Amino acid sequence: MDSLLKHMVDMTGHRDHTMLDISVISAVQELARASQVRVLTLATVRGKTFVRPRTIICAGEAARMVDTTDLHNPGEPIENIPALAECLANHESGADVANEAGEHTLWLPIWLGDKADTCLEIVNPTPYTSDTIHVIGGIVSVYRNFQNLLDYSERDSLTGLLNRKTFDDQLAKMLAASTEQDALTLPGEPERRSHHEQEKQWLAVVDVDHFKHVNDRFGHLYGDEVLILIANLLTSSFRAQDRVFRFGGEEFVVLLRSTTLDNAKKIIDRFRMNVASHDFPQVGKVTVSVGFVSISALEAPVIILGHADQALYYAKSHGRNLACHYDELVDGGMLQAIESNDTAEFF
Ligand SMILES: Nc1nc2c(ncn2[C@@H]2O[C@H](COP(=O)(O)OP(=O)(O)OP(=O)(O)O)[C@@H](O)[C@H]2O)c(=O)[nH]1
Repeated sequence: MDSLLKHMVDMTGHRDHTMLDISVISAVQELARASQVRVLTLATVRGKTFVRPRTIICAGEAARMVDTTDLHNPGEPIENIPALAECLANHESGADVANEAGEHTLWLPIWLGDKADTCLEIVNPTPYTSDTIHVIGGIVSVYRNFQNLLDYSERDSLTGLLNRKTFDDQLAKMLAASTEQDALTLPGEPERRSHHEQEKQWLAVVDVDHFKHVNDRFGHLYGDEVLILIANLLTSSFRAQDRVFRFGGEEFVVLLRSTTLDNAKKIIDRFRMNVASHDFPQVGKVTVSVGFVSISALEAPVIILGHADQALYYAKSHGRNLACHYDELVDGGMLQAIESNDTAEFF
């Protein structure tokens, strides 16, 4: 019991999803004497569910994050794990399958309402006793509640998007992943290297055009509805590995992972057009302007945001409903960046 309490204290002492995952799998591995425990992400990409491990612990080893540097790999299709697919489809609390060697694998989706985007996977050389199941069930409940609390503190209450507070942390994680990815590109891999050189991380600032007019003409409730619908369009237009934030008011920020300039342009413009072609109830047509820039670990977040803002203001002052790339504006002489005081001049 002391050990259980110690694990509970450890689990609830974290304010970070990764540390929470690590302490949960450490607790489950020790208390269930499992040979391996993993936290799996259940990601939906274009309507299909993929399974990607994010943390792992094996008996006798320390828990660790799983390498996620291959950002193009969405994970294993759920069909490859039929027991888990069936468990999710039937909204069940868990699935237990034994293989020919008698080794048991238990999957426990973490349900939040009718959605599960996380699942615990526990592998054991022997069947689970009812005591073990009971203890694991308790840990899973604490994990679910605590994950819920962490989510709540990280999300904007109107749109459900990540809030401003989480931005620096997410940006640092994305930059760290990109640095690791570069480090993995070894000499003697020319094709991969040249491919990676073209790929960058991107930051886009999105601002609703004439939003004051929407509020003034239709009232704040309709204004709020427009923001919620734009948040939905943002989430559906970008990939699961990208990150979408509401920075406040009618301003949103997107972090795009590993893609070329051409792709970044296409993805951002597709979103802009998705908004422009959407029929907003009562309000009708709404457009957005976007400023975007590539990001690197060498620049401070405030500088990166400043550049994207400059490109956004260029779009605002050149007709709106536009997506502008900072470097293209600077290279083309349309925008002069003044780094020292972080302001811009337009020609
Ligand atoms: N409904 C609603 N309105 C908000 C919210 N936050 C900020 N606003 C409104 O958003 C409007 C922003 O207006 P401005 O900054 O003048 O910009 P704009 O009208 O979008 O014009 P441009 O950006 O130049 O195209 C203001 O009227 C704010 O009151 C919110 O959470 N809900």
